[in-house]
This record gives sequence, structure tokens and C-alpha cells, in this order.
Amino acid sequence: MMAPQFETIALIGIGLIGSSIARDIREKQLAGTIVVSTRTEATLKRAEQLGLGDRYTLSAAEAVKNADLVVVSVPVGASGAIAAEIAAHLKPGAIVTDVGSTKGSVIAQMAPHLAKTVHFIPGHPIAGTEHSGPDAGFAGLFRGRWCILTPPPGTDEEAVARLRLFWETLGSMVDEMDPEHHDKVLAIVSHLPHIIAYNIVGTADDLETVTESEVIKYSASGFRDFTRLAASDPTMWRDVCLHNKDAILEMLARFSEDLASLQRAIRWGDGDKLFDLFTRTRAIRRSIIQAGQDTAMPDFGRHAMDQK
Ligand SMILES: NC(=O)c1ccc[n+]([C@@H]2O[C@H](COP(=O)([O-])OP(=O)(O)OC[C@H]3O[C@@H](n4cnc5c(N)ncnc54)[C@H](O)[C@@H]3O)[C@@H](O)[C@H]2O)c1
Ligand SMILES: O=C(O)C(=O)C[C@]1(C(=O)O)C=C[C@@H](O)C=C1
Repeated sequence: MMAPQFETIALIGIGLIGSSIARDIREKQLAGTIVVSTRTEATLKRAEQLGLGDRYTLSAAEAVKNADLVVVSVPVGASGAIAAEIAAHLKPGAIVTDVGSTKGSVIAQMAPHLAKTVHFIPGHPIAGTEHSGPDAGFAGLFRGRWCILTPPPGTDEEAVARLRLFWETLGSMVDEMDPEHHDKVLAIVSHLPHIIAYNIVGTADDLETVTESEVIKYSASGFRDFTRLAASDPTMWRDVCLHNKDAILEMLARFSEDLASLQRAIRWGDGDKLFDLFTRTRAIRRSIIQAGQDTAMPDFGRHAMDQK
């Protein structure tokens, strides 16, 4: 048997993402010991029932004591408090990473607490579902999906290579990016779609009285697709909105302008404009699907999600 990649891995936060990582670590035997820590007694108990770790503690400080790799998987607004709690207890040489959906704000919250004796390498796996909590996770979530690392300039290259190998072993393709660029890209490909979904489902709900409950009764598949995204965790998405404010507002401004232009085309019966836009966007969908086939976009993941 091959030696594990890390002797001890501490998982701080054991929801959808933390528990999926735990399941992969176990399946691929990447750690000698998995230590699980989370905020509430109930979640910790559930993690234990699911057998996600080898040791369990409510204290993040206690969890990281011997860890060679620490993965913080909590809502981005909680990152600073976790960093403050664990900082003094980290083992010199440990790699500290996270999975937060925003990077600039996580770095601003965590970096000031962390000593130079540890390697802080923020990360973000671009994989997930609308479900949350330890029951929602599954092995293979990250297979065929991108994971973006945003190591600060001057980060030890060997540590970056170890973390890269970890994600690659989970089946991800790994890219490095600066945090500002990450936050702009994710604002358009992930954050805006969720905000638009929350908004349209909210509008439809407000219209319920006007339409005499027909919105839910006749909900067509287009609307149902939006409801999946709009069912995503409120705490996580509140934090994403508050912690990627500038990039989201910038993308929302562009979006609103383009929506106004679409509105004008409909008002003035500009069929050519509508047809051209819809043709262009259809091509994007097709290229994503094609790329998905090439990179083994996990069909199994979709099934797992649909069953939940
Ligand atoms: N859900 C997704 O699709 C997805 C995808 C990629 C990255 N992420 C990011 O991963 C992180 C975790 O998301 P998730 O989907 O696993 O969420 P989740 O709600 O399933 O799990 C969150 C975990 O954090 C713990 N927690 C919550 N508030 C806390 C606090 N104040 N202090 C300490 N611990 C706290 C919870 O007990 C739980 O263990 C977030 O930063 C999110 O932005 C989520
Ligand atoms: O597929 C979904 O349900 C997701 O919301 C996953 C998703 C995304 O937007 O793609 C959500 C947030 C992330 O940080 C990464 C992935």
C-alpha cells in the first residue's frame, strides 16, 4: 500500500464540501488520520454516525494540532474567526487551505492571523449542488471539475505542488489564478446565476397572489431549473454576496444593461437581434457540453444530485 499523502488531515466544517472531501480522502486513503471539527454538536454527531473521520472535536484549535493539511470548509463569512481560532495551534510546515466561493475576502480575513511558518494556499473547487450538510456530500463530487488555487506570491512551490496533487487525486483539474481575477470570473459564472435564480423565484412567489397560485401549479421546466439554484443554502449565498460585493455589482451592472437592451428588442419587435443573441448563446451551451464530455463532466454527479 502507498503511503498516505498526509499523515493527518483536519477538516474544519463538514457540510456538503467538507464531507465530500472526507469521503474521497477515505476512499483514496490519502490520510493516516482524518480529524473532523465543526461548530455544532448535532453536525459533529452526524459526521461521526456517517464515519467521516477518525477523531471528532468541537474545537477547531484542538483539531489542527497535529495536522499536516487543514481544509477549512465553512461559509466564507466565518473564515476569519476560524483562522483566529486555529492560528496559534498549527504545526509548523502545515498546509492551510479553504474551499470558499470567494477568494479576496477569505484571504483578507485569514492571512493576517496565519504565521509564515505555515503554508496558506486558498482554494476553490468549482463543484457543488444546492444541498448542504454532511449527508449531502458524496465521493466523486470533484471528479472532472476544476479546482482553482490562489497562492499568494512567494508561496512555497513544494507546498503548492502537494495541494495540487491532492486535488488531482480527487479527480480535479487544477488551475492557479490571482484572487481578484478569480472573484470576477466566479461572479459571472456562478454568483450571478444564483442571484438571478433567487430573484426570479422571489418575483414569481410575489406574483402568486396575482396569478392565483398558478406559478407553482404550472411551473414549467425552465422555472424549475431556476428553483434548483434558488434552493441553495441561504447562509452560504448571503456570505458570497456580502464577500464578493464589488465584482458582483460590476457584473450585475453589465447584466442590467444587456437586459435593458433585450427588453428594447422585444418592445420594438427586433426579431433579428433576438435571433442573433439566442443563436450565440445556444453555441455556448453546446461548447460547454462538448468540453464536459472531454473532461468527463460527471454525469454520475448529476444523478447523485437528482436523487437528493
Ligand atoms: N455548496 C456548493 O456548491 C459549494 C461549492 C464550492 C465551494 N463552496 C464553499 O464551500 C464552503 C462550505 O460550503 P458547503 O456547501 O459545504 O456548506 P454547508 O452548509 O454544507 O457546510 C458548512 C459547514 O460549516 C460549518 N459552519 C457553518 N457556520 C459556521 C461558523 N460560523 N463557524 C464555523 N463553522 C461553521 C457547518 O457546521 C458545516 O459543517 C463555503 O465557503 C462555500 O462558499 C460551496
Ligand atoms: O451546481 C450547483 O448547484 C452549484 O451551485 C455549484 C457551484 C456553481 O455555481 O457551479 C456553486 C458555488 C461554488 O462555489 C461552486 C460551484
